[in-house]
Amino acid sequence: MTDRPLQFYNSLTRELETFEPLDPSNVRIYSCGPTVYNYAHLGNLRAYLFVDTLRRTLMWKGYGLTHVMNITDVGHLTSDADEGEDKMERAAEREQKTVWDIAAHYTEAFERDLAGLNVLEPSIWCKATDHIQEMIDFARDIAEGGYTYALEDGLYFDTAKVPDYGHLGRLDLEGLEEGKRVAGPGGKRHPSDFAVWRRSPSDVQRLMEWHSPWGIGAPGWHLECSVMSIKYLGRQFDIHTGGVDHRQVHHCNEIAQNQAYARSGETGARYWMHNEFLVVRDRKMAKSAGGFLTLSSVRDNGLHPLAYRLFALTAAYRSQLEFSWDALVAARAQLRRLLLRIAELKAKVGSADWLRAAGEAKYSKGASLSYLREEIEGPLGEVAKAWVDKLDAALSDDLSTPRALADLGELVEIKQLTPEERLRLVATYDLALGLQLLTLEAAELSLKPKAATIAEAEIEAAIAERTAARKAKDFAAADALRDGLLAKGVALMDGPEGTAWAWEPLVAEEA
Ligand SMILES: Nc1ncnc2c1ncn2[C@@H]1O[C@H](COP(=O)(O)OP(=O)(O)OP(=O)(O)O)[C@@H](O)[C@H]1O
Ligand SMILES: [Zn+2]
Repeated sequence: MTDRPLQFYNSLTRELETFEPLDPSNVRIYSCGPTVYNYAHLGNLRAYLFVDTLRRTLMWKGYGLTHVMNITDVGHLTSDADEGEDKMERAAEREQKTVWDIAAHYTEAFERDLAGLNVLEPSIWCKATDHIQEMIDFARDIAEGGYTYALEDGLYFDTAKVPDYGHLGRLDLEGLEEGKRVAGPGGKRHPSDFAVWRRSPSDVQRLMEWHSPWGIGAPGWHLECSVMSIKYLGRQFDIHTGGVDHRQVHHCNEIAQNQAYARSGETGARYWMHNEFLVVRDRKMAKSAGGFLTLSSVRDNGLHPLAYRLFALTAAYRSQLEFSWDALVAARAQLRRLLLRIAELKAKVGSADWLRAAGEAKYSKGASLSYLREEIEGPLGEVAKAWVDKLDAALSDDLSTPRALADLGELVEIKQLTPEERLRLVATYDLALGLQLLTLEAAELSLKPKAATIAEAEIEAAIAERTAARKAKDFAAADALRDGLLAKGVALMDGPEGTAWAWEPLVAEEA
């Protein structure tokens, strides 16, 4: 077993650090989950693909883990600061449904998206609205500790009361320095102070509200993640994840609350890890902006969700990744080539128990994969073992999936390795990459694009016409027929048994 130290970039120190868990048999991870007011877009899903790579890497390296992910169904305002409306209430009004129906619908859709991408389910899912009592208890505790103050519209956190507020985001704060006090809007003592509890206006009944010592109202968004992470993982845990936008506000505020609750400088998690954005023409993909693409739009264009997974893995999680349909089509082609090569290897190797490895990571959730790796990698010779070491080097280098993918593409072609060795290497690589390489068939990548309206009879007729044209050596006509089908989402494959066809992506939408 390889035991190179695992290096992670910690946003707290802005440095690569060697990962040292509090308890190697149970690495404790918290991820900010989705706000379930709309479908997740591909950028949001990139955040969860990053977490999945993190989890798989830890399990591959022999750690056991507990992964907690929340569902935000209250408290997240349209602006990450304390302005605007609650995203959930706004969606309920827009869709003329209850907040609960909105939450249930988009939570289910989110879970389906994760399953489609082969993302492992968290060990614990938790919903903000199931933890209101704990949030009140926590807020009371920090209020008693003197970290908050009350205003007309709720309870606010005084960011001057914790050491080094905003360190994570490297915030340049006016109003926190001695002698430079600047009040924030709405009577806040400092602009960076934030709502722990928001009181409903006395003449307005909100869709979701609860009684509290600070009046009837709703918890602030930041409160839920402090409360649920500490409840399920303890006051000190290992890793906290989120998109890089959370580094500036949400996570700074979570840390401030955690410190207040601990009455010390303890930040909660020891490693704070943030994924960079998926961008469309230099802009963050976001629900409010254009280019809001979902996993359904990927399918509608005839692309398999796992092509998006592979596309996401082609970039390191800390680099921005530019989305385009062309890039996604190229990722599909890369996955297809890999699957075709793997099919050849499988045909040579025949059936074997270790080939059933693919499901194990999935149903044993946070368990270490050490033993499974022994079974898969045990019989490998020295040359093959060097490829396991390469994977270890890539993953240990802050989860370098681009390197792991490049190595995988290379190793399946190496004649010096036996087919069985190559397939065993695919199996161990895929424990970390999660592309379902041992079970997915290349043919499954061909999905019918929504815009493909051509009838199968028409396809068969065009194929017959093309066969006749080829017989007559009219290659120009044959090529025109093939190109015509391709423009309608149909690809032709000529083989010894004649011409077969399959659906091809047909991109109907602009990115
Ligand atoms: N374009 C993006 N690329 C990568 N991660 C993203 C992107 N946009 C949001 N995220 C991350 O997705 C996760 C879920 O976000 P959430 O459900 O709160 O969406 P949101 O903030 O409402 O989305 P948006 O900002 O796009 O409207 C968070 O960790 C967030 O940082
Ligand atoms: Zn959060």
